[in-house]
Amino acid sequence: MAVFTPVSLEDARAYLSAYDIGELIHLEGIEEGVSNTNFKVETTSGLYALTLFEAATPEDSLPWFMDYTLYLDRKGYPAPGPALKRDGQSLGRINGKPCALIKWLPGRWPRNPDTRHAASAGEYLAKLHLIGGDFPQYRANSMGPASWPGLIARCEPKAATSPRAQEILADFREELAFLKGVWPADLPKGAIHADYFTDNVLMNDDGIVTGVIDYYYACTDFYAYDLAVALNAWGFTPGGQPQPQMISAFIKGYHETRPLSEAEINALPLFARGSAVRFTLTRLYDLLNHDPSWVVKPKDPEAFYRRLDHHRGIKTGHTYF
Ligand SMILES: Nc1ncnc2c1ncn2[C@@H]1O[C@H](COP(=O)(O)OP(=O)(O)OP(=O)(O)O)[C@@H](O)[C@H]1O
Ligand SMILES: N[C@@H](CCO)C(=O)O
Repeated sequence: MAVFTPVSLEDARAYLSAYDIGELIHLEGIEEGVSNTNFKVETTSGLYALTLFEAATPEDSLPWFMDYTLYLDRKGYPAPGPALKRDGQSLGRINGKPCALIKWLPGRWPRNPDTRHAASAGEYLAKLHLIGGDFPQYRANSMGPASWPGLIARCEPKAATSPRAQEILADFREELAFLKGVWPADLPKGAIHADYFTDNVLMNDDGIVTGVIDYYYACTDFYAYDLAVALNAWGFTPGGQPQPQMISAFIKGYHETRPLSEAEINALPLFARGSAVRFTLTRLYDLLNHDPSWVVKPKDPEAFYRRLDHHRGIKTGHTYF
Protein backbone atom coordinates (compact mmCIF):
# COMPACT_ATOMS: atom_id res chain seq x y z
CA MET A 1 0.00 0.00 0.00
CA ALA A 2 1.21 3.44 -0.74
CA VAL A 3 0.83 5.34 2.49
CA PHE A 4 4.46 5.41 3.54
CA THR A 5 4.05 8.56 5.63
CA PRO A 6 0.93 8.92 7.80
CA VAL A 7 -1.11 12.13 7.72
CA SER A 8 -3.70 12.72 10.46
CA LEU A 9 -6.84 14.82 10.04
CA GLU A 10 -5.17 17.50 12.17
CA ASP A 11 -2.05 17.47 9.93
CA ALA A 12 -4.24 17.80 6.85
CA ARG A 13 -6.39 20.60 8.30
CA ALA A 14 -3.31 22.57 9.34
CA TYR A 15 -1.77 22.12 5.89
CA LEU A 16 -4.95 23.02 3.96
CA SER A 17 -5.38 26.24 5.96
CA ALA A 18 -2.75 27.81 3.64
CA TYR A 19 -5.19 27.40 0.68
CA ASP A 20 -8.52 28.97 -0.20
CA ILE A 21 -10.19 25.63 -0.93
CA GLY A 22 -12.87 25.42 1.77
CA GLU A 23 -13.14 23.03 4.71
CA LEU A 24 -11.81 19.48 4.83
CA ILE A 25 -14.63 16.91 4.60
CA HIS A 26 -12.81 13.64 4.02
CA LEU A 27 -9.24 12.29 3.91
CA GLU A 28 -8.53 8.80 2.60
CA GLY A 29 -5.24 6.96 2.03
CA ILE A 30 -4.81 5.51 -1.48
CA GLU A 31 -3.48 1.95 -1.52
CA GLU A 32 -2.22 1.93 -5.12
CA GLY A 33 1.12 3.25 -6.27
CA VAL A 34 4.64 2.29 -5.29
CA SER A 35 6.62 5.52 -5.19
CA ASN A 36 4.82 8.24 -3.25
CA THR A 37 2.25 8.58 -0.48
CA ASN A 38 -1.16 9.60 -1.86
CA PHE A 39 -4.40 10.66 -0.21
CA LYS A 40 -7.75 11.51 -1.71
CA VAL A 41 -8.95 14.77 -0.18
CA GLU A 42 -12.49 16.14 -0.28
CA THR A 43 -13.13 19.72 0.74
CA THR A 44 -16.21 21.90 0.45
CA SER A 45 -14.79 23.13 -2.88
CA GLY A 46 -14.09 19.73 -4.51
CA LEU A 47 -11.73 16.76 -4.79
CA TYR A 48 -7.93 16.77 -4.71
CA ALA A 49 -5.01 14.36 -4.39
CA LEU A 50 -2.52 15.10 -1.64
CA THR A 51 0.88 13.65 -2.59
CA LEU A 52 3.78 13.37 -0.16
CA PHE A 53 6.96 12.86 -2.18
CA GLU A 54 9.06 9.98 -0.94
CA ALA A 55 12.77 9.40 -1.65
CA ALA A 56 12.26 8.05 -5.20
CA THR A 57 11.09 11.44 -6.47
CA PRO A 58 13.93 13.99 -6.68
CA GLU A 59 13.05 16.98 -4.52
CA ASP A 60 15.00 19.46 -6.62
CA SER A 61 12.80 18.61 -9.64
CA LEU A 62 9.49 19.17 -7.83
CA PRO A 63 9.16 22.84 -8.94
CA TRP A 64 9.64 21.66 -12.57
CA PHE A 65 6.93 18.98 -12.19
CA MET A 66 4.53 21.48 -10.62
CA ASP A 67 5.14 24.15 -13.26
CA TYR A 68 4.78 21.61 -16.09
CA THR A 69 1.48 20.13 -14.84
CA LEU A 70 0.12 23.61 -14.14
CA TYR A 71 1.11 24.60 -17.70
CA LEU A 72 -0.71 21.56 -19.13
CA ASP A 73 -3.78 22.07 -16.95
CA ARG A 74 -4.07 25.76 -17.86
CA LYS A 75 -3.87 24.85 -21.56
CA GLY A 76 -6.80 22.44 -21.19
CA TYR A 77 -4.91 19.13 -21.06
CA PRO A 78 -6.34 16.68 -18.45
CA ALA A 79 -3.30 16.87 -16.15
CA PRO A 80 -3.57 17.26 -12.35
CA GLY A 81 -2.32 20.81 -12.00
CA PRO A 82 -1.42 21.82 -8.44
CA ALA A 83 -3.70 23.96 -6.31
CA LEU A 84 -1.96 27.20 -5.33
CA LYS A 85 -1.73 28.47 -1.78
CA ARG A 86 -2.66 32.06 -0.94
CA ASP A 87 1.04 32.94 -1.29
CA GLY A 88 1.09 31.48 -4.84
CA GLN A 89 3.22 28.43 -3.89
CA SER A 90 2.32 24.89 -4.96
CA LEU A 91 4.71 22.95 -2.71
CA GLY A 92 4.72 22.49 1.05
CA ARG A 93 5.81 20.01 3.68
CA ILE A 94 3.97 17.56 5.96
CA ASN A 95 5.70 15.33 8.52
CA GLY A 96 9.09 16.09 7.01
CA LYS A 97 8.09 15.20 3.43
CA PRO A 98 7.67 17.67 0.58
CA CYS A 99 4.07 17.62 -0.64
CA ALA A 100 1.55 19.10 -3.05
CA LEU A 101 -2.21 19.25 -3.35
CA ILE A 102 -3.18 18.50 -6.95
CA LYS A 103 -6.43 18.32 -8.88
CA TRP A 104 -8.35 15.05 -8.59
CA LEU A 105 -9.12 13.76 -12.09
CA PRO A 106 -12.13 11.56 -12.93
CA GLY A 107 -11.91 8.05 -14.37
CA ARG A 108 -10.10 4.81 -13.65
CA TRP A 109 -7.04 3.29 -15.28
CA PRO A 110 -7.98 0.39 -17.59
CA ARG A 111 -7.27 -3.00 -16.00
CA ASN A 112 -7.93 -4.88 -19.27
CA PRO A 113 -7.21 -2.39 -22.05
CA ASP A 114 -8.40 -3.20 -25.57
CA THR A 115 -7.70 -1.47 -28.89
CA ARG A 116 -10.28 1.26 -28.15
CA HIS A 117 -8.42 2.20 -24.96
CA ALA A 118 -5.09 2.04 -26.79
CA ALA A 119 -6.31 4.36 -29.56
CA SER A 120 -7.53 6.98 -27.07
CA ALA A 121 -4.32 6.68 -25.03
CA GLY A 122 -2.29 7.20 -28.23
CA GLU A 123 -4.34 10.27 -29.12
CA TYR A 124 -3.79 11.80 -25.66
CA LEU A 125 -0.05 11.15 -25.73
CA ALA A 126 0.09 13.04 -29.04
CA LYS A 127 -1.98 15.84 -27.46
CA LEU A 128 0.43 15.95 -24.54
CA HIS A 129 3.26 16.60 -27.00
CA LEU A 130 1.29 19.12 -29.04
CA ILE A 131 -0.04 21.03 -26.04
CA GLY A 132 2.82 20.74 -23.56
CA GLY A 133 5.86 20.04 -25.72
CA ASP A 134 6.74 23.73 -25.81
CA PHE A 135 6.83 24.03 -22.01
CA PRO A 136 9.77 26.45 -21.77
CA GLN A 137 11.72 24.93 -18.86
CA TYR A 138 14.32 22.20 -19.46
CA ARG A 139 14.77 19.02 -17.43
CA ALA A 140 17.27 16.34 -18.49
CA ASN A 141 15.95 12.78 -18.68
CA SER A 142 17.30 11.35 -15.43
CA MET A 143 16.35 7.85 -16.69
CA GLY A 144 17.65 8.38 -20.23
CA PRO A 145 20.53 6.62 -22.05
CA ALA A 146 23.20 8.59 -20.14
CA SER A 147 21.95 7.00 -16.90
CA TRP A 148 21.92 3.36 -18.06
CA PRO A 149 25.61 2.51 -17.56
CA GLY A 150 25.32 3.86 -14.00
CA LEU A 151 22.17 1.79 -13.41
CA ILE A 152 24.03 -1.34 -14.59
CA ALA A 153 26.86 -0.51 -12.17
CA ARG A 154 24.38 -0.07 -9.30
CA CYS A 155 22.85 -3.50 -10.06
CA GLU A 156 26.22 -5.27 -10.18
CA PRO A 157 26.98 -5.82 -6.45
CA LYS A 158 23.71 -7.70 -5.78
CA ALA A 159 23.79 -9.38 -9.20
CA ALA A 160 27.00 -11.18 -8.17
CA THR A 161 24.89 -13.93 -6.57
CA SER A 162 22.33 -14.19 -9.40
CA PRO A 163 23.50 -15.87 -12.63
CA ARG A 164 20.36 -14.70 -14.43
CA ALA A 165 20.93 -11.06 -13.44
CA GLN A 166 24.55 -11.32 -14.57
CA GLU A 167 23.40 -12.69 -17.92
CA ILE A 168 21.01 -9.79 -18.45
CA LEU A 169 23.61 -7.19 -17.42
CA ALA A 170 26.22 -8.69 -19.77
CA ASP A 171 23.72 -8.53 -22.63
CA PHE A 172 22.90 -4.91 -21.72
CA ARG A 173 26.55 -3.84 -21.85
CA GLU A 174 26.61 -4.95 -25.50
CA GLU A 175 23.17 -3.52 -26.18
CA LEU A 176 24.22 -0.12 -24.81
CA ALA A 177 27.38 -0.11 -26.92
CA PHE A 178 25.17 -0.73 -29.97
CA LEU A 179 22.50 1.82 -29.04
CA LYS A 180 25.12 4.50 -28.32
CA GLY A 181 26.38 4.28 -31.89
CA VAL A 182 22.96 4.62 -33.51
CA TRP A 183 20.94 6.73 -31.04
CA PRO A 184 19.45 9.65 -33.01
CA ALA A 185 20.75 13.12 -32.21
CA ASP A 186 18.30 15.32 -34.00
CA LEU A 187 14.57 14.61 -33.80
CA PRO A 188 11.64 16.70 -32.55
CA LYS A 189 11.84 17.05 -28.79
CA GLY A 190 10.17 18.84 -25.91
CA ALA A 191 8.51 18.03 -22.60
CA ILE A 192 7.53 14.34 -22.40
CA HIS A 193 5.82 12.15 -19.78
CA ALA A 194 8.38 9.29 -19.89
CA ASP A 195 6.22 6.89 -17.82
CA TYR A 196 2.97 6.74 -19.85
CA PHE A 197 1.90 3.32 -18.55
CA THR A 198 -1.69 2.06 -18.32
CA ASP A 199 -1.85 2.82 -14.58
CA ASN A 200 -1.07 6.48 -15.25
CA VAL A 201 -3.92 7.02 -17.75
CA LEU A 202 -7.43 7.42 -16.36
CA MET A 203 -10.42 6.67 -18.62
CA ASN A 204 -14.22 6.77 -18.62
CA ASP A 205 -16.49 3.76 -19.29
CA ASP A 206 -16.30 4.41 -23.05
CA GLY A 207 -12.53 3.98 -23.01
CA ILE A 208 -11.80 7.69 -23.53
CA VAL A 209 -8.98 9.34 -21.61
CA THR A 210 -10.14 11.58 -18.75
CA GLY A 211 -6.82 12.17 -17.02
CA VAL A 212 -3.08 11.57 -17.26
CA ILE A 213 -1.31 11.44 -13.91
CA ASP A 214 2.11 10.82 -12.37
CA TYR A 215 4.53 13.19 -14.12
CA TYR A 216 7.43 12.39 -11.81
CA TYR A 217 9.72 11.11 -14.59
CA ALA A 218 8.69 13.86 -17.02
CA CYS A 219 11.59 15.61 -18.72
CA THR A 220 12.78 17.12 -21.99
CA ASP A 221 13.48 14.44 -24.60
CA PHE A 222 12.41 13.08 -28.01
CA TYR A 223 8.65 12.74 -28.54
CA ALA A 224 9.26 9.48 -30.41
CA TYR A 225 11.09 8.10 -27.36
CA ASP A 226 8.00 8.86 -25.24
CA LEU A 227 5.90 7.04 -27.84
CA ALA A 228 8.25 4.03 -27.66
CA VAL A 229 7.95 3.95 -23.84
CA ALA A 230 4.16 3.98 -24.21
CA LEU A 231 4.14 1.28 -26.91
CA ASN A 232 6.11 -0.96 -24.56
CA ALA A 233 3.55 -0.33 -21.84
CA TRP A 234 0.33 -0.61 -23.91
CA GLY A 235 1.32 -3.04 -26.67
CA PHE A 236 2.33 -6.11 -24.64
CA THR A 237 0.72 -8.47 -22.16
CA PRO A 238 1.85 -7.93 -18.55
CA GLY A 239 4.15 -10.95 -19.08
CA GLY A 240 5.79 -9.30 -22.10
CA GLN A 241 4.16 -10.98 -25.13
CA PRO A 242 3.60 -8.54 -28.02
CA GLN A 243 0.02 -7.62 -28.94
CA PRO A 244 0.40 -6.26 -32.48
CA GLN A 245 -3.19 -4.97 -32.63
CA MET A 246 -2.66 -2.93 -29.46
CA ILE A 247 0.63 -1.52 -30.75
CA SER A 248 -1.02 -0.61 -34.03
CA ALA A 249 -4.11 0.95 -32.40
CA PHE A 250 -1.93 3.06 -30.09
CA ILE A 251 0.42 4.26 -32.79
CA LYS A 252 -2.45 5.09 -35.17
CA GLY A 253 -4.23 7.05 -32.43
CA TYR A 254 -1.01 8.99 -31.96
CA HIS A 255 -0.18 9.46 -35.64
CA GLU A 256 -3.66 10.75 -36.54
CA THR A 257 -3.26 13.52 -33.96
CA ARG A 258 0.44 14.30 -34.33
CA PRO A 259 1.77 12.83 -37.59
CA LEU A 260 5.18 11.23 -37.16
CA SER A 261 7.95 12.10 -39.58
CA GLU A 262 9.76 9.35 -41.49
CA ALA A 263 12.84 9.95 -39.29
CA GLU A 264 10.74 9.47 -36.13
CA ILE A 265 9.20 6.25 -37.50
CA ASN A 266 12.69 4.96 -38.38
CA ALA A 267 13.88 5.66 -34.83
CA LEU A 268 11.05 3.74 -33.13
CA PRO A 269 12.67 0.26 -33.00
CA LEU A 270 15.83 1.76 -31.39
CA PHE A 271 13.82 3.82 -28.93
CA ALA A 272 11.69 0.77 -28.10
CA ARG A 273 14.89 -1.19 -27.41
CA GLY A 274 16.29 1.60 -25.25
CA SER A 275 13.06 1.97 -23.31
CA ALA A 276 12.92 -1.82 -22.73
CA VAL A 277 16.46 -1.60 -21.31
CA ARG A 278 15.48 1.32 -19.06
CA PHE A 279 12.50 -0.43 -17.45
CA THR A 280 14.24 -3.82 -17.22
CA LEU A 281 17.12 -2.12 -15.41
CA THR A 282 15.04 -0.14 -12.91
CA ARG A 283 12.90 -3.20 -12.20
CA LEU A 284 15.99 -5.40 -11.84
CA TYR A 285 17.56 -2.91 -9.44
CA ASP A 286 14.35 -2.83 -7.36
CA LEU A 287 14.13 -6.64 -7.37
CA LEU A 288 17.77 -7.16 -6.39
CA ASN A 289 17.43 -4.65 -3.57
CA HIS A 290 14.00 -5.78 -2.41
CA ASP A 291 13.47 -6.51 1.25
CA PRO A 292 10.78 -9.25 1.62
CA SER A 293 9.35 -7.41 4.63
CA TRP A 294 8.24 -4.51 2.38
CA VAL A 295 4.57 -4.54 1.48
CA VAL A 296 5.16 -3.24 -2.05
CA LYS A 297 5.81 -6.11 -4.49
CA PRO A 298 8.65 -5.58 -6.98
CA LYS A 299 7.70 -5.54 -10.66
CA ASP A 300 8.99 -8.24 -13.01
CA PRO A 301 12.12 -7.27 -15.01
CA GLU A 302 11.82 -10.33 -17.29
CA ALA A 303 8.57 -8.96 -18.74
CA PHE A 304 10.53 -5.99 -20.09
CA TYR A 305 13.50 -8.08 -21.14
CA ARG A 306 11.12 -10.05 -23.42
CA ARG A 307 10.08 -6.77 -25.06
CA LEU A 308 13.70 -6.09 -25.92
CA ASP A 309 13.92 -9.43 -27.73
CA HIS A 310 10.83 -8.56 -29.73
CA HIS A 311 12.13 -5.14 -30.83
CA ARG A 312 15.51 -6.56 -31.81
CA GLY A 313 13.72 -8.53 -34.52
CA ILE A 314 12.04 -5.45 -36.02
CA LYS A 315 13.71 -3.93 -39.08
CA THR A 316 11.52 -0.88 -39.71
CA GLY A 317 9.28 1.31 -37.57
CA HIS A 318 6.49 0.83 -40.12
CA THR A 319 6.08 -2.71 -38.75
CA TYR A 320 4.42 -1.20 -35.67
CA PHE A 321 1.56 0.35 -37.70
N1 LIG B 1 -4.68 13.45 -9.48
C1 LIG B 1 -5.28 12.27 -9.37
N2 LIG B 1 -6.55 12.12 -9.77
C2 LIG B 1 -7.17 10.92 -9.63
N3 LIG B 1 -6.59 9.83 -9.13
C3 LIG B 1 -5.33 9.93 -8.71
C4 LIG B 1 -4.61 11.14 -8.81
N4 LIG B 1 -3.37 10.93 -8.32
C5 LIG B 1 -3.33 9.64 -7.92
N5 LIG B 1 -4.51 9.04 -8.15
C6 LIG B 1 -4.86 7.63 -7.83
O1 LIG B 1 -3.88 7.14 -6.96
C7 LIG B 1 -3.23 5.99 -7.49
C8 LIG B 1 -1.75 6.01 -7.12
O2 LIG B 1 -1.14 7.19 -7.63
P1 LIG B 1 0.24 7.13 -8.42
O3 LIG B 1 0.17 6.11 -9.51
O4 LIG B 1 0.54 8.53 -8.82
O5 LIG B 1 1.21 6.62 -7.28
P2 LIG B 1 2.78 6.68 -7.23
O6 LIG B 1 3.22 5.80 -6.12
O7 LIG B 1 3.23 8.13 -7.15
O8 LIG B 1 3.19 6.18 -8.68
P3 LIG B 1 3.81 4.82 -9.26
O9 LIG B 1 3.21 3.67 -8.53
O10 LIG B 1 3.39 4.83 -10.72
O11 LIG B 1 5.28 4.99 -9.07
C9 LIG B 1 -3.49 6.07 -9.00
O12 LIG B 1 -3.52 4.80 -9.61
C10 LIG B 1 -4.87 6.73 -9.04
O13 LIG B 1 -5.87 5.76 -8.88
N1 LIG C 1 6.08 2.33 -14.75
C1 LIG C 1 7.24 1.77 -14.08
C2 LIG C 1 7.23 2.00 -12.58
C3 LIG C 1 7.02 3.41 -12.11
O1 LIG C 1 7.62 4.37 -12.84
C4 LIG C 1 7.31 0.26 -14.31
O2 LIG C 1 6.29 -0.35 -14.63
O3 LIG C 1 8.40 -0.31 -14.16
